[in-house]
Amino acid sequence: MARIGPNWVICGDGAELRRMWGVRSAWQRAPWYRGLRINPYKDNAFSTLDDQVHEKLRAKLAPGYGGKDVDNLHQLIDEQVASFVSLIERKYLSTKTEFKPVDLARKVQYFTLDVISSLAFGKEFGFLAADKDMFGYIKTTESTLTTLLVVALVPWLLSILQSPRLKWLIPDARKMVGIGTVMDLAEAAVAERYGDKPVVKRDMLGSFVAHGLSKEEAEGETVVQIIAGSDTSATAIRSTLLFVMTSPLVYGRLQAEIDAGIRDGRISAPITDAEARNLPYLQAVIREGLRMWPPATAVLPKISDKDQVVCGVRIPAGTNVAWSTWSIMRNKETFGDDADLFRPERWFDIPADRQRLMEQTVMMEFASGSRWECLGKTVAQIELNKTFVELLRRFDFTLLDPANPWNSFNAAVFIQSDMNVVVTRRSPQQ
Ligand code: HEM
Repeated sequence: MARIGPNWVICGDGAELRRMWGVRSAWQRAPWYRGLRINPYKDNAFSTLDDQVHEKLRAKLAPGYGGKDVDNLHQLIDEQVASFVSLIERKYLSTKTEFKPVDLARKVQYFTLDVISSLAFGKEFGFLAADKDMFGYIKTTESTLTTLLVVALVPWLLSILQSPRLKWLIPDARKMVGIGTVMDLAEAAVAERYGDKPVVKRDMLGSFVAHGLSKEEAEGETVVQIIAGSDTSATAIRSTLLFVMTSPLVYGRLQAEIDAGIRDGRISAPITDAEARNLPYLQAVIREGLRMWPPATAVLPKISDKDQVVCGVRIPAGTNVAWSTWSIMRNKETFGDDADLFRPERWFDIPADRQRLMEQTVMMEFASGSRWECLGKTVAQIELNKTFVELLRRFDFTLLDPANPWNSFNAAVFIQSDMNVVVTRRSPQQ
């Protein structure tokens, strides 16, 4: 536990945090979350502080996010994985005679943006097909992210900016290139689902509508989905690939598991989510990737209106208690002395209670087991389960400059680029 500012402490104890985040604890979301409003005058799932309001909202959103009400969740993700593979085949396959390095960080982001837009709107944005930052979305979000976070940390600034009387002071998100376009698309997609002759579909938005989300709420949540679900999953894919590329033993074992699965008929084309869940080494690689480079590092502060004791320290009422993702994911007591090493093997041949503790700890990345568990966890897991197999069964990846593998900037989620990679074709049974 460390004090990091007036009225702020940060906690690196996973067990204490799980207790605080638990369903019946006295801790609540701190006002910091208010900064995550996209519409400054209307809350979304992320920015709702009140537990009861939040619970009701989650009940309307969960069936859609979980895929229960959605006919084609897996198929839509498969289509985008195929589109990602096709982009590499079309433009970025290097051969003995052609050298075509690719910034994989960007292309992975195109992929996750197309996945999430196709789930949210029923039609992908088209980043992969166009192979460019559509409507400057990435540029705009990257340049506004740090401002958003600074504002979230300063409650008085936040309340000024979110006061309806001072509306004229704030830049209108709608007018920002990129985010404005996404908001327009969200509005158009939502508009046809309401009104006199509503279009009824069994997709995520259709599920939100069926469970009673108002039109205004649906517009907000659809935009939240794009923002919450693209950078996070993109970082999980990039960083895991980076660790795999720089760990030859792991790379070889993962490819061998994939090749054996294809040979024995345990992996279809494309791989199904259920098949991927039965590949133990892949699952260990995914957990280890999430652990070594947590994709969401926001402080996620909780607050209590009574004095509390955390890690044996008295915490006065109203203190923000943040979580230290990095120290929890690299904790040596939980993960062993080599916790700083990317080693999927740590997940095998361990006692059941150690396995459970490690699992619980890594899943804190999705705030699992809490009132605030990530609603997109299922979608993220399907993306991870499919992407690595579909890429590694076809291609070999070599970092162009292992001494400078990428540009990575932590802004609660990561802004990453210049992950230059040479991709070559491999035959499945190498
Ligand atoms: C590896 C990928 C992801 C990670 C690590 C991640 C992490 C998180 C975390 C830590 C939270 C809880 C924040 C809090 O309230 O304290 C959260 C919430 C949320 N996530 Fe994710 N997320 C990921 C992918 C996604 C995807 C793909 C989607 C959309 C399909 C998504 C949608 C959401 C939503 C809507 C919430 C708000 C839940 C609520 O307040 O009830 N996330 N995520």
